[in-house]
Amino acid sequence: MARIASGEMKERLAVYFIMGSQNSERPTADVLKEALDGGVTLFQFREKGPGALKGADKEALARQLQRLCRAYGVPFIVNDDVELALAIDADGVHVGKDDEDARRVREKIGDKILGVSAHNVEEAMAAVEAGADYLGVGPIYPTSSKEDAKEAQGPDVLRRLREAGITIPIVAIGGITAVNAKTVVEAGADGVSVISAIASAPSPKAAAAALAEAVRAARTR
Ligand SMILES: C=C1C=NC(C(F)(F)F)=NC1=N
Ligand SMILES: [Mg+2]
Repeated sequence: MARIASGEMKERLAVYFIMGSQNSERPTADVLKEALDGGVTLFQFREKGPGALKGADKEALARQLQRLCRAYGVPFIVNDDVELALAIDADGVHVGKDDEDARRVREKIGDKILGVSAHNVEEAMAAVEAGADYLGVGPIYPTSSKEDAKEAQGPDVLRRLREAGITIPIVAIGGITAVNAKTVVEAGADGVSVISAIASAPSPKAAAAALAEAVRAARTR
């Protein structure tokens, strides 16, 4: 299998759902199924924070969610845990500054999808150098989903990256909803990633569909 093409990566980033067992009172697989029915285009398993599953329990949940994504033809990405991603043959990993070095991860995962977090032009350039297939940029707006999130940067950080000549696929993250998704795509993101906008919604299916529509509409400008 070769590295994912940039065009396909951009398409997959349209509505990137991220979730772990701690992001909903409901069974994780139930929420994910609704999100997949609503049209999310990429999924990241992010098992983190107080009460997060570990070891065999974490792997069992990962495999359950991976099977669900496979049934929908949606790639399955693992956050932080490169060893788990390799053990279950996930479609990719996402790493940030406090995880394993991106260059080292690229060596370990071969042609799997590699996502890297970036907060500014310098980090973005380094991530491209390391062989990232996409960048996660944010938090764009204040977020309730990440305890140690940095200061919200606003959509301008996306414009700054594009003006600096960063052409790699970019997904925006942090406090994104169907209301502000258009602004974020117009600022230069290829798609939006969300946790609570879908995981905490009364209807994750409706929330995913609304996000997909907002991104589609923003792209046709
Ligand atoms: C901290 C993160 C930043 N960005 C992303 C993604 F949206 F996937 F790019 N995922 C993370 N876990
Ligand atoms: Mg991380």
